Amino acid sequence: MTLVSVQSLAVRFGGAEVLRDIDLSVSASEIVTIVGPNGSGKSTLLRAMLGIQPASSGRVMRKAGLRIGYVPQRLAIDRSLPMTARRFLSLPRRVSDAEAAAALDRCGVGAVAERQLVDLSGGQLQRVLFARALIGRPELLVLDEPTQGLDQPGEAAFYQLIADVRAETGAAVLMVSHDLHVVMAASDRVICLNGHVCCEGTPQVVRDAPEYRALFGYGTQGALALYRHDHDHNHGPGLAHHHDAACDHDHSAPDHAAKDHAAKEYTAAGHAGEGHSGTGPHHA
Ligand SMILES: Nc1ncnc2c1ncn2[C@@H]1O[C@H](COP(=O)(O)OP(=O)(O)OP(=O)(O)O)[C@@H](O)[C@H]1O
Repeated sequence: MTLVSVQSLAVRFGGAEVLRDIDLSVSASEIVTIVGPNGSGKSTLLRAMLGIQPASSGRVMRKAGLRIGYVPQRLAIDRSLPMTARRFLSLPRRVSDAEAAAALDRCGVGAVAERQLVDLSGGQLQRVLFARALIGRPELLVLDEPTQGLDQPGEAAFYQLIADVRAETGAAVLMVSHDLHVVMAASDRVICLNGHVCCEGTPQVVRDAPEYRALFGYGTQGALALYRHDHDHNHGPGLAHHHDAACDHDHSAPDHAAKDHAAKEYTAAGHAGEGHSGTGPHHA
């Protein structure tokens, strides 16, 4: 069952077209991850799919009555305002103590309920944000860089939490991530965005494809090589490819690298099926 989809979506800010020709849908229970360079429109696409950002053209469709949990890239409130984690969970809608405790416990942060948001570590705050998104039993979780600020073991644990919640609740997950080494392990489908959908496919097929090996393949270039594809290649089955002519960019340029991850390089071992044990990737 399709939960949310867009057809021929375009978004403009003033004269600047940030998104164009986007066709995308998310079905029940699937984990779809959007990757792409800074400024490629990832957050804008999420916001358009949520109905927060108006489309300039095209259609956005959501299942009637769809329950959505959203973790935005940036908090809309000032984190330094005095507010406990528990109280934050009651914004904007009051939730019962039992509901709040269950969500915090599920995310491994039950102990911080009465702590001030400002006193939480980055990892604790991300878990509190995720707990808030779980309130109301969402059918779709929309997560904009949910592991920002986390170290590598923290990232891996967070993705495990997302996968566990999906398994328990059946919620679909649509997320933006720069953590490419775990994206490949934790996603059903990966969408590469750069104003338009450059390519997409299942990570299993992508991982085994010669094209993937060439992109992620060998040596220290690792995951960042994803951003280097100039799209002069043919993708294997399961990896769709769009708009070749418009996608001759070189994502390896410094301004294309993720802001918090620009210096990261990953060895091939981090991608070759060992999962995300933390032994593969290293920081340059
Ligand atoms: N409200 C806005 N008004 C004008 N321009 C905007 C607005 N929101 C986003 N943009 C522009 O749209 C482009 C895409 O921004 P967006 O935040 O969607 O990219 P992103 O891929 O999520 O980037 P990042 O990886 O840095 O978070 C950027 O050039 C940004 O400056």
